[in-house]
Amino acid sequence: MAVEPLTEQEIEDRLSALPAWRAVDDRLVRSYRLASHRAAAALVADVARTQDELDHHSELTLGYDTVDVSVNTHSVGGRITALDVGLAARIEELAARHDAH
Ligand SMILES: C[C@H](O)[C@H](O)[C@H]1CNC2=NC(N)=NC(=O)C2=N1
Repeated sequence: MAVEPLTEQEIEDRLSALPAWRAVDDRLVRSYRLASHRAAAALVADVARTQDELDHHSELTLGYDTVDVSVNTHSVGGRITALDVGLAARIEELAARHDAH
């Protein structure tokens, strides 16, 4: 079945399992802080590998000790879908391993 945009209620329900993620302007967003620039860059590299495996890609902004993540689904015109929630959950697991908060 083709992926479809989630309703506002569905997004709210699914984000209860991802409390640090927010839905802002049709995107799921989350910022992480790490111990150093290299630690932040290492998280970006791991997220990039996972995104290629999933064939679903967020926008990643590397700061000094921060990584900002923002994702929606291009193929439905830039709306939030289950693919975005799934990617967010995977990134959350990776970030925990990198001691990102
Ligand atoms: C052809 C390939 O499957 C598509 O371009 C994928 C790749 N990554 C993607 N990432 C995101 N965020 N949205 C998409 O619709 C998307 N589509």
